Amino acid sequence: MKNKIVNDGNKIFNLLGKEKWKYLLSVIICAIVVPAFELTLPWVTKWMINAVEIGSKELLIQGFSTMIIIFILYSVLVPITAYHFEGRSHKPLLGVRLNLLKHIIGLPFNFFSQQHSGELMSRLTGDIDELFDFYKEQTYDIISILVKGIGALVMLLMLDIRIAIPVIVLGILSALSRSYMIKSLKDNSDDVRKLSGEANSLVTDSLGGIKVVKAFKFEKSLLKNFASIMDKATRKAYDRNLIDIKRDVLSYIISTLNFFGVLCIGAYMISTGTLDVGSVFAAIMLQEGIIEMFVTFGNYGFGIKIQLAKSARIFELFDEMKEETGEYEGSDSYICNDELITIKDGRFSYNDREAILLKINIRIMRNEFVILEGQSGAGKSTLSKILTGLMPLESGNILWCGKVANMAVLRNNVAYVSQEPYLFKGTILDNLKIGNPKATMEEIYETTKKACAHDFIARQPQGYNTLIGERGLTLSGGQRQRIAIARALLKEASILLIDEGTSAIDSEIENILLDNLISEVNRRTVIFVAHRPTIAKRANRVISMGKGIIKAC
Ligand SMILES: Nc1ncnc2c1ncn2[C@@H]1O[C@H](COP(=O)(O)OP(=O)(O)OP(=O)(O)O)[C@@H](O)[C@H]1O
Repeated sequence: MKNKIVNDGNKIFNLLGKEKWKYLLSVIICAIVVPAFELTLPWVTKWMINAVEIGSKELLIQGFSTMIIIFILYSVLVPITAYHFEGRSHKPLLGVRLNLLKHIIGLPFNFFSQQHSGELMSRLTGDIDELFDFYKEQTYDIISILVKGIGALVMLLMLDIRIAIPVIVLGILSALSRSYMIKSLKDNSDDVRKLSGEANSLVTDSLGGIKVVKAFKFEKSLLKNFASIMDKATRKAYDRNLIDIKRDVLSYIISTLNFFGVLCIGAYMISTGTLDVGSVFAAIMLQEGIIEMFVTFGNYGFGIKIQLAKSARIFELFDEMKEETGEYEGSDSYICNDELITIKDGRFSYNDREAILLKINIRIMRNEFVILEGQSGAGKSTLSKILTGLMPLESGNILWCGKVANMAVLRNNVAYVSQEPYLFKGTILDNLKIGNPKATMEEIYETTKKACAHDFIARQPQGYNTLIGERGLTLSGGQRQRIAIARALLKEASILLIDEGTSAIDSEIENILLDNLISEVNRRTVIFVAHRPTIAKRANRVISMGKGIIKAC
């Protein structure tokens, strides 16, 4: 268990990457400077009180001057170290968030069909913010309070061991009182995190599906669900407060006992002449730091488990295996005759479920217009994603120009238009340039004309520079599909694969678009997933699928 805590603690700091040592150095310096100044105060207090007691003006002036020097140094050094530390602790957070997003984007395509985007958002934002608290506050607190506590303990032992012993005993009791109920705190914070993930998922669902929500008058039911999650979260917060209050009351009793204990022992020792007044004052000031150290130990020493549990959700994502796409060595490493893609005995199933593709054997030739047809659920989109290199085959081989192809090779050579094309928030031009960032405006106009998109784009308020909102929601479904086709055409890949990408386009425009795509066949192969027999009639070849197998080719 101890090893696990050390390993997980290491993992948290390793998330900082190259910034780790710079961050740790700045936190250590800052956490030493502040308590070091605070520790000088009991010592100067003792000095000045004793000076008054023995009536030494000279000692009093020396004590006073030391106090002023400490004050000036404190006022200058503490803000400088704090400023430096603040800056250092913000930078790594950005790095952690960026690395996590980079990792998430690199995960296999299938991972996203099993995860809710709201849940992922909650990890990228809420969980990382909590991690930031750990970097920024808890690490600093632990180090500074330990420095102050150990320093105070050494000073108190040097002052008088008889006062130090009860302080240590009460301190240990205080630490135990803080760590008491740590299990219920951990369970509570696990529950709160789960609820926050659920709430996030519900909000992203409600906003993403706002049309359905409104059309089906689903608002009430959604709000009821949301209120129920929030209600549970509020009750958990209330439970948490109750646990905190109990722990605080226990700590308060112990701190008060400690204060009065030191005062009584000190007063007794002054009365018996075994300790001077200054030392008793210093002991009263020092005991606070010692108790604080034990309390912190109780909070963080044991409470670190809570932090590790919070970070576990981030590590879970980092532990997800990235997809192995392999490398694309460039077109020169392939000698391509007519056969572009070949699948031999391809089999595929989603997450160990029943196989969707059973024993697929197909060949996709150069310069042909192929229709991929089949009943709904036959596996056309699944096969399209495999041909595009979004998912690997479970078994069998996929070849590009006769050579076994990895996913990177397919992604480079196939341009894909999905069933529900996704457009990004930004302008129409931004979205088109995803296909080819270097495309000139002439090339873009030529391509959008082929995709029957130029005319409606030109009619937009700012033409190609019109903002289209989140997911392109300011455009019609058919317009979005045409932009997606133009984006894929701009990629200049050897194969253009359109998975029912014209379903929202009226038949008149669809016919013109098909004519244009058929004339593209001189430059590239077009694979068109379609249900309509009118489209199939125009193809060079029809690949017919049924229940995971190729029925006719
Ligand atoms: N991410 C997924 N996880 C699990 N099963 C899936 C997933 N995506 C699709 N399926 C299943 O795979 C089967 C084939 O789906 P696919 O979308 O490939 O069919 P399709 O032929 O394109 O259908 P349609 O014509 O309706 O679009 C279906 O039974 C579907 O339920």
